[in-house]
Amino acid sequence: MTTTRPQTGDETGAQTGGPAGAPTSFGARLHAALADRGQLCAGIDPHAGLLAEWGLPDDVGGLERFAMTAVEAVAGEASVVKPQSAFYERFGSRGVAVLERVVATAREAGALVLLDVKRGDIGSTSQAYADAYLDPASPLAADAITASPYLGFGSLDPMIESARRHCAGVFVLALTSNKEGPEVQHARAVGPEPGAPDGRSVAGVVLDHLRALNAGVQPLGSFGAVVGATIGETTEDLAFNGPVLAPGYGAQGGTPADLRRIFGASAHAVLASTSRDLLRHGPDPVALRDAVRRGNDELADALADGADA
Ligand SMILES: O=c1ccn([C@@H]2O[C@H](COP(=O)(O)O)[C@@H](O)[C@H]2O)c(=O)[nH]1
Repeated sequence: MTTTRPQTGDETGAQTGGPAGAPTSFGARLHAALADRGQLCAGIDPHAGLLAEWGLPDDVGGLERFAMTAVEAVAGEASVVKPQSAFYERFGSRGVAVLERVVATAREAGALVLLDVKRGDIGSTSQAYADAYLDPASPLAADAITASPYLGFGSLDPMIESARRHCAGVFVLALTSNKEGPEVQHARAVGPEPGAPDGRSVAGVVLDHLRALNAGVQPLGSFGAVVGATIGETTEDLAFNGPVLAPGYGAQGGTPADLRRIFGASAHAVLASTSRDLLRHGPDPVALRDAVRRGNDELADALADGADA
C-alpha cells in the first residue's frame, strides 16, 4: 500500500477520503496504515543516554548516526514514525537538518510521519507553525503534528484549516501521560460567561472540539487526541471518531492491557507510541525491526476485539 500524502486537498475529498482520484485525508491514510502495518507508533527520540548506550558521541554526528539507523530500520515496518523535535533542536540548525532527513526517509519507506512538536500560540503565530509543519512546500512538512490547546482550542484554527487544506492531521493534547497533566486537564472549564462553570473538564472540552471536527467523517477523522497509556481510570468519553496517540506505552509503564481497559471500543483508532523501549534494541537494525513486529503483534492480540472489552 502507499501512504503518500497528496500535495493539496479540497475540503470534501480531504475529509471523507473522497472518491477515486480525490485527495486522501490523513484520517483515511492512517486508517489504512493501521490495518496494513499495525498500531505501534515508533518514536525516534535520540536521548543523550541512548546515544551513549549505542556507543555514539553526544554530538550532531552521533545524532545523525542514531536517528538514520533507527528510521531506516523501522520505517518499512511501522505504520507511523514519531520523531520528537526537541531531541534534534538541541543541536541547532544541523540537528534540524537531521530531522528533515528523518522525516523524508520515513515517508519514502511508506510510514506516516507524526512530528511531535506540541506547538500552540496565538492564532497568527499558529499559522506560521502550520506553514512550517503542515504545508507540503516546507522542508519540515509532516503528515501530522502534535498541538497544545492551552491558549484556547480556537487558537489552533490555522493549524486545523491548514491540515484540511493539505490532507494532514493534528493531534491535540487532551489527557497526557505525565503525572503533572491532571492539574490542568482535569480542571473545570468555564463557559462564555466570565467565571461561569461549564461543568466539563478541560480535557472534556478538547475532546468535544475534536468530536465536532470529526463528525460524520468516514472511515476516520483527521483530528486526533493525545491520551496517555498511563492515565489510569477516566470518565471522559474517548469516542470522538478520530485517532488517538497513546504515549506512555513501554518506558513510562503503559501496557497493552492498559490500552484495552482505557480505550475499549475505541481501541481500533489507537496508536500506541513507544520511543525508549523500542530504541534500546538498537543499534542492530534487525533487532529494531523485530521489536516493531513484536510490538505490533502484542497490540493486535490485545486490541483486536477491543469492542468487547
Ligand atoms: O502525553 C504525552 C505526549 C507526548 N509524549 C511524547 O512521547 C514520547 C514518549 O517517549 P517514551 O520514551 O516512550 O516514554 C516522547 O517523545 C514524549 O515527548 C509523552 O510522553 N506523553
